[in-house]
Amino acid sequence: MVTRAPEPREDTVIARQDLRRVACIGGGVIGGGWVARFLLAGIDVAVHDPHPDAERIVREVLANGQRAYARLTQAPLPAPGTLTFHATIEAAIAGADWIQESVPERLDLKRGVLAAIDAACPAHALIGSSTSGLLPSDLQAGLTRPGRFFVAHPYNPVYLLPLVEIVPGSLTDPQTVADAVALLAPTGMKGVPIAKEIDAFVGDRLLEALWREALWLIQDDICDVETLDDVIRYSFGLRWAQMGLFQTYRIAGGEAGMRHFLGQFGPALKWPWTKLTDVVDLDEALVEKIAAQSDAQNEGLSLRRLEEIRDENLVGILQALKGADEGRGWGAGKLLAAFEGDLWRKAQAASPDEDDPVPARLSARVEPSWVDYNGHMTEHRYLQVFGDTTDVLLRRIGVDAAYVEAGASYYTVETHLRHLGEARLGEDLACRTQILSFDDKRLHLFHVLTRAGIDEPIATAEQMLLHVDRASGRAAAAPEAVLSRLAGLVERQPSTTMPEGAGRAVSPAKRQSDHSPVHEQVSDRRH
Ligand SMILES: NC(=O)C1=CN([C@@H]2O[C@H](COP(=O)(O)OP(=O)(O)OC[C@H]3O[C@@H](n4cnc5c(N)ncnc54)[C@H](O)[C@@H]3O)[C@@H](O)[C@H]2O)C=CC1
Ligand SMILES: C[N+](C)(C)CC(=O)CC(=O)[O-]
Repeated sequence: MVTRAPEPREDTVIARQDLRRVACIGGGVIGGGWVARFLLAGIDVAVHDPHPDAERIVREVLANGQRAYARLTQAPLPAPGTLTFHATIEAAIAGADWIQESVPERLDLKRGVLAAIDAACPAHALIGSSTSGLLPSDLQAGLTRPGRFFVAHPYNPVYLLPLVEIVPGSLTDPQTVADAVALLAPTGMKGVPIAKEIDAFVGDRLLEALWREALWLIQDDICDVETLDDVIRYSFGLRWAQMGLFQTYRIAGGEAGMRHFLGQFGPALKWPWTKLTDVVDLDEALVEKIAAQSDAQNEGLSLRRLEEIRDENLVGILQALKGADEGRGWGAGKLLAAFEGDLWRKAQAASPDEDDPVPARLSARVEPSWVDYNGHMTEHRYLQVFGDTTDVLLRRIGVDAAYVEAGASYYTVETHLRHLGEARLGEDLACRTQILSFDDKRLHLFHVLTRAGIDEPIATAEQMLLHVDRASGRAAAAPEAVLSRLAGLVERQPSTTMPEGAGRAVSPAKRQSDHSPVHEQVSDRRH
């Protein structure tokens, strides 16, 4: 006799592999950040927030998120989801797979909002709360489907910081926690389940301890807010982005490691260094003192400018971490690499550029870290853009991550790069590729870099690549599938003639008068 597994009840069906529609209830600092995170992952988002300026605020946070993503990654982001605003909770949550509550931190208000969500939400939907400290068991009490409720506590800015503490209450179904972690992954987020519920969870417990102590240091005139921030950002703040507390202290224990560290510094915890259990009296005088010092610290910096600087710094840190550990990525950078890998795989599966007759195209923007002391894009970034464009072509002919993993790849063996103009900070660039020739081992390319929408070249690169067996490091014939894709691209590419500048060598310098203006020397070298 064949026994069939029981059909899952409707309210225990795992939501979906990927989220399609999310409802954000509350669109302030955190709700707006969630909106950006979900929309930029291609998910439709419906918002309900009674604030008269809610739509403007959400769209401003979204614009910040778009600006940050344009700098964060070259991977093909999906088309953003559709953003809609709704007058009622019921309208916003209709058809939602995930409902994220981000209303102000008041138990009574949150419970009222969650009751309204619970009464009308689709049976399969997960319900997350952004609360930074309220207990999930207190929030889920009284819900008709408490098993699908949990705390999903993010960090500001939600569109860039990947962590979400997933905290179940006593009535949360364990499957809900697993679903939440899985559903967040394609948005580039890391859902971290917290084993036991506790007020303020893990992150805010740590932050509050630090903040409490910081307020005492200001109150007691030990330092001002600028000094305190300097102490963090010039020292352990830099460490924390990449190794946290315990890994950092393990290293600080020297060769004897954590045991030695605990033995040496553990007893110091009994010295009265901190005032952690005392709460400073945030009276008018202290509030005024902190606010005045903070105003002085940030003179001339608007909130939006501070957000931009914060986002650019975070993007830089994430990108640095992506290249760490010999390119395998580290911490949040490893997660970014996985997110990008996923985006590339999805883009390949969808093959949106299949009809483009140009063999490869890439868009890029000149980032602050790309600009040198001459105020324009520095040399190696040109090679990066051309290399990334080559990668677009390689993926198009099937030389993708799986192909490389299987043991073969194309290696660049020669590049001739010509600088014909200057690319400046913030400019949008476009690179396109012509295949000059290929055979079973060689691939000869010509890239042209322009400003987006303008035809005049800023630079060109001619490259020769060899198909290589990675184990032996030697040239090897590419398989027929790759060669026939190349042939198809060559047949359809718009340009069939040798482009201007192809086949050029670097001309030897002619002796110049010491007084020749530089631009004359440069233009002379071009011809
Ligand atoms: N601001 C932060 O750094 C973080 C905040 N959180 C948590 O996120 C939640 C929201 O905080 P913020 O975004 O900072 O507050 P916020 O004040 O910026 O935004 C709250 C939004 O909720 C809206 N709202 C009020 N009543 C509503 C209702 N009945 N239905 C729908 N929307 C309603 C308000 O109009 C406002 O736009 C809180 O639980 C907070 O603890 C979590 C992580 C970080
Ligand atoms: C201040 N806060 C408690 C609301 C902060 C958080 O919850 C997390 C964060 O982004 O720091």
